[in-house]
Amino acid sequence: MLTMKDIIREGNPTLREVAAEVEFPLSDAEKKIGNDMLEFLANSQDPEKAEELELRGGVGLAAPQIDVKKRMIAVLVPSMDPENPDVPEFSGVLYNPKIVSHSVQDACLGDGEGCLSVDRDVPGYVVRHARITLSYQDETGETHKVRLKNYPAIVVQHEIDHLNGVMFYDHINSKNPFELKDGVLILD
Ligand SMILES: CC(C)(C)[C@H](NC(=O)Nc1cc(F)cc(F)c1)C(=O)N(CC(=O)NO)CC1CCCC1
Ligand SMILES: [Zn+2]
Repeated sequence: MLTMKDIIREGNPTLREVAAEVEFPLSDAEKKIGNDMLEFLANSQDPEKAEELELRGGVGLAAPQIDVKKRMIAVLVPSMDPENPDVPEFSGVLYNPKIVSHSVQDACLGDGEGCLSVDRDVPGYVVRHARITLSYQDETGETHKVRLKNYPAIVVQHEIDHLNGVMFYDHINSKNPFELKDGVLILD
């Protein structure tokens, strides 16, 4: 079971490398890594387990963050709908994820971003695509194509960045971290 000690932190060169495509059929090890990453997120969002295992509440994790240089990510975006609190907004282990198209409009989180691999606050708007069309393979190798917007779209873009050695603060305007062009959607 993964815990925070398995997550590499900034300074580790792996976070700045480009991860390799995953070949199908997956090895049992690759399937286990994917399941372990999703389990980590679920544990991190369970108050008891998060406290017991000292986990930061995570919504996404990319394999390079556990020092595995493969193009696989796990996402677990909790429901924002109090009517259906137990149905995640977007959840799964995505292999070879790829943004195949995106909106002209950009978006950012009003509170900026953090990262499980970054143990410090880096203030500033992280401008991303507001909506994306995402292609990925599931663990059987079947290709899926989904359109995402709002928070799930931000999470997936943050995780795909990790597969390309990009950190969230690379997107922050160093001269004026809170500068925004017209038309950028601020998500709260
Ligand atoms: C860095 C950290 C603050 C831990 C961030 N967590 C987060 O946003 N918490 C959260 C949000 C919820 F809506 C429900 C919940 F249960 C917990 C996170 O997991 N990530 C993922 C990461 O570091 N991946 O590499 C950072 C986010 C910043 C924008 C998208 C992902
Ligand atoms: Zn991150």
